Amino acid sequence: MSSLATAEICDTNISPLSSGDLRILHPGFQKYGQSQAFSGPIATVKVFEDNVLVRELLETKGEGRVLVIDGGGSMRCALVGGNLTQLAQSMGWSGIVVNGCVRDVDEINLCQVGVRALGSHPLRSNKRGLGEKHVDVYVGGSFIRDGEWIYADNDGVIVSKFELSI
Ligand SMILES: O=C([O-])CC(=O)C(=O)O
Repeated sequence: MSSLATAEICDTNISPLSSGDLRILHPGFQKYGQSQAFSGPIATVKVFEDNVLVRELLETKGEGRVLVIDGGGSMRCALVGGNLTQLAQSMGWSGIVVNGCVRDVDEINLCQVGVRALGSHPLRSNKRGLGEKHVDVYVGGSFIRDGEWIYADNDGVIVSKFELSI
């Protein structure tokens, strides 16, 4: 799916950038998956080294949404792998942004879903089911709210309070 270019968004939205209605995530996310650019309404989930809630959300209809996972930046295991990315694709999610790690990178890279994460880690996460869905999260130096919009491309990742149009 084509998406508004993040540089264009920045050039044409100076005042929402200063008001905080638009937030640019800090650079440093690695890019995985076939989709270089993706956007959509956000679903949030906050977990720590446990991906049961991530799976629960990805088992629901994505309808073009992007799952933003605040994994607390943990570099000790992966919250998303090839199976969950396949699931996301088949359920119609457009992207997954992880404040944490992924694994099965070669499998993820075959999927159409756009994936951003801090890095890769071979260890799977715990399966206790701890965490919270649809809560405010803090990812890439910005607060992100369930239902806000996200725009990601090769230049960066932007979160907007409202859907943006050209
Ligand atoms: O199931 C997990 O914990 C993550 C994973 O490896 C996958 O999505 O394939």
